[in-house]
Amino acid sequence: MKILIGGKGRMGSLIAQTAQAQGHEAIAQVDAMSLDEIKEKPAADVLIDFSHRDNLGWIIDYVNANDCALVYGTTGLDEDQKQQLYKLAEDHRVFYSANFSYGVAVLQEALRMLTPMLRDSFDMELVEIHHNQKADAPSGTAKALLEIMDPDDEYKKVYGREGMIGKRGKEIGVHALRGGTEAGEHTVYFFGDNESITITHHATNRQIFVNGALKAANFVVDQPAGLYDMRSFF
Ligand SMILES: NC(=O)C1=CN([C@@H]2O[C@H](COP(=O)(O)OP(=O)(O)OC[C@H]3O[C@@H](n4cnc5c(N)ncnc54)[C@H](OP(=O)(O)O)[C@@H]3O)[C@@H](O)[C@H]2O)C=CC1
Ligand SMILES: O=C(O)C1=N[C@H](C(=O)O)C[C@H](O)C1
Repeated sequence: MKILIGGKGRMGSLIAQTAQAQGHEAIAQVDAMSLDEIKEKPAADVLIDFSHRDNLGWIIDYVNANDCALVYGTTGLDEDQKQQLYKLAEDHRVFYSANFSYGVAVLQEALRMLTPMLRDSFDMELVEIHHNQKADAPSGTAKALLEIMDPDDEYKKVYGREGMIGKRGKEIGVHALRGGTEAGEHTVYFFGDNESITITHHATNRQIFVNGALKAANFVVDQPAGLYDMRSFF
């Protein structure tokens, strides 16, 4: 495949390296400042973006102009930007996930099953841990997990606690820890009376996200237009 890579950071660089090792052609690795680099290049089969939400505009323009597939992993999008991606998927192939690890996809399925049985009688809390360079909080994965835990937005989201906070209400506590080189850990707690259930996914290396993104690219280039996510691999 001819792959255009959005982002020159940790993820973009590892994708370029892994794509080449897998025999793909990384036609360029670009961001908003280096868009001129792709003017002379052949059209990509797929654009894989792990960069920053401010790049979404040119990404949508590129997909529309070249009718290429899009694998989108950047987090921190606002609601309007998410709607732009969904609209793009009406006419193009878009694979969008806040987390490309298979384990997190399985965790999400587990939560779809567990949460309806637990949320009325257990208190729910969510903790995510990431490296000290991460730009957004809470993580995109944490937001995706929250949507599964509370699909109708019935619970107040409490981002950290301090002071005389009083008794716990109908809420989900969300806590973002930042430090070191942590690749990504997400833990969901269900606290009941004299019992609790804890589920953790721990990424020990960001290569899992890169492998997942390239698997998604191989998959989505052969699909019709539409919105795809990690459930495609179950
Ligand atoms: N879905 C998933 O599985 C995963 C998603 N991610 C997400 O991927 C994204 C990138 O992560 P990572 O590679 O670690 O981040 P890095 O900070 O290493 O790289 C970010 C890239 O985006 C560029 N960038 C930063 N700010 C802007 C801006 N305002 N406008 C345009 N470009 C900008 C940076 O350029 P410059 O250096 O010049 O600022 C850099 O090329 C994040 O959103 C992260 O959450 C990460 C891992 C897995
Ligand atoms: O920025 C990261 O590193 C990660 N970002 C994603 C997120 O925000 O959920 C996925 C993963 O946890 C690593």
